[in-house]
Amino acid sequence: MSGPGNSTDAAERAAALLKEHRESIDRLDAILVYTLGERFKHTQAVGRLKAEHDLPPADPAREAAQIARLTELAEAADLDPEFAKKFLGFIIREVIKHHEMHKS
Ligand SMILES: O=C(O)C(=O)C[C@]1(C(=O)O)C=C[C@@H](O)C=C1
Repeated sequence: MSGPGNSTDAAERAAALLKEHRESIDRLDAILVYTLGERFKHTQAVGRLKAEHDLPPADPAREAAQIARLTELAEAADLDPEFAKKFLGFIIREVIKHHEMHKS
């Protein structure tokens, strides 16, 4: 059937679905922020250790292993592996900046 009544129903259903998706997105964004906060606590501790023991801020071999692992995880999670790689690279660049600040 068609008519104005029906299209209003469809619009209401779409609005309800949109609201549900946005609630899930907000919940997942909160998980991302808390997870990143937790990750940065560990990397800050690593930065202090590296500074105390005069270790270089970046560890390319460790990064290569992380990228390989994340690529597999991304494939299993249906996430674009290239995006996962860029995202990890973005975070690691920020971590290295923090490590460099610990050094001085
Ligand atoms: O594991 C380390 O050595 C870190 O300093 C942490 C970290 C990361 O954020 O995961 C950051 C910089 C390194 O190049 C590799 C990994």
